[in-house]
Amino acid sequence: MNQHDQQTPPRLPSAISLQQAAVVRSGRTIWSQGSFSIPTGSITAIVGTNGAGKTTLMQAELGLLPLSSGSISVLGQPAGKATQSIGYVPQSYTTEVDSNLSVEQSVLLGVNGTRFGLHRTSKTERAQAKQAMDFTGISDRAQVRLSELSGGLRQRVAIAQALASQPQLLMLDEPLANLDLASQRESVQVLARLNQELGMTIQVVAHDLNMLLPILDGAVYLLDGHPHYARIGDVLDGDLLTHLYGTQVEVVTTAQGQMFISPTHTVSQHSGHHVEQTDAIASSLAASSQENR
Ligand SMILES: Nc1ncnc2c1ncn2[C@@H]1O[C@H](COP(=O)(O)OP(=O)(O)OP(=O)(O)O)[C@@H](O)[C@H]1O
Repeated sequence: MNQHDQQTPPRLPSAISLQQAAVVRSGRTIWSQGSFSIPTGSITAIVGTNGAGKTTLMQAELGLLPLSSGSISVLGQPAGKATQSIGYVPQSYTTEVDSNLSVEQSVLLGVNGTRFGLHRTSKTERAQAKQAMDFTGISDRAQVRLSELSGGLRQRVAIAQALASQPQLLMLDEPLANLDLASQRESVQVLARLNQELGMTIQVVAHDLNMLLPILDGAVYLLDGHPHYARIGDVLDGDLLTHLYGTQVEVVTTAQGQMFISPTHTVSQHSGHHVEQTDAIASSLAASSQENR
């Protein structure tokens, strides 16, 4: 993809900014007092327990949910106004998508929003879809139906669809859920390249931070009913994570300097297969991240 050929607006210091934001759903405050800024060009995780309001936060940023108080600005505009510049991969994409569509048709939805318009799509639109498929490594499957793809490849189609409109900001809701280790790594590497090569700002909801750690700049954590933003080094704190997840969590520094979060009841720092396994994953990811960065 070549975003630099386009007339891009000047970069804002903050891609997303909340001021005293709160959301009420069905009469219940989901979270409140959200005041933070996410830097342009960063990769940020949104973390918190089930039901803490991670998806709600993304929906509010997208302007799909009204705030009960405060404000959110995204790419310098009020939430919901910059949708043309945002790519969104919802949590349910892989289960809800029409599996009769071909990969190319699905990706074209991200360009022109219609599954029936294949013959009416312009050369430029098809070129955009092709670039998105090239970037996510699925061009060779352009004519394959989604029903014939593995979950990992479908996830890459979902990312390609979100990329097809050449967004400045990419939001993904649990993109690694239900993927095997190799597919998770591939998805993480795609995100790293989007950030490094295209300067894309990325926000990603994740339950398990481990896979994403090598590429994260920061995290929004939903703690005690309030969203907070911090740089990733400050989030990787055993006490904070233990409070956040409501279960004992520790941060492990591997030989490569890569940090890892592990429930202490399953992991011992001194012995145990589990530590060796996670170390191996962390170091190989760190290596691939270094190659990419
Ligand atoms: N359409 C809705 N109407 C009313 N309440 C809702 C709706 N969708 C979600 N909620 C509630 O809002 C709260 C936050 O939900 P949300 O899906 O944002 O949490 P989450 O952190 O993304 O959870 P998970 O990790 O389980 O995906 C939950 O208590 C949920 O029950």
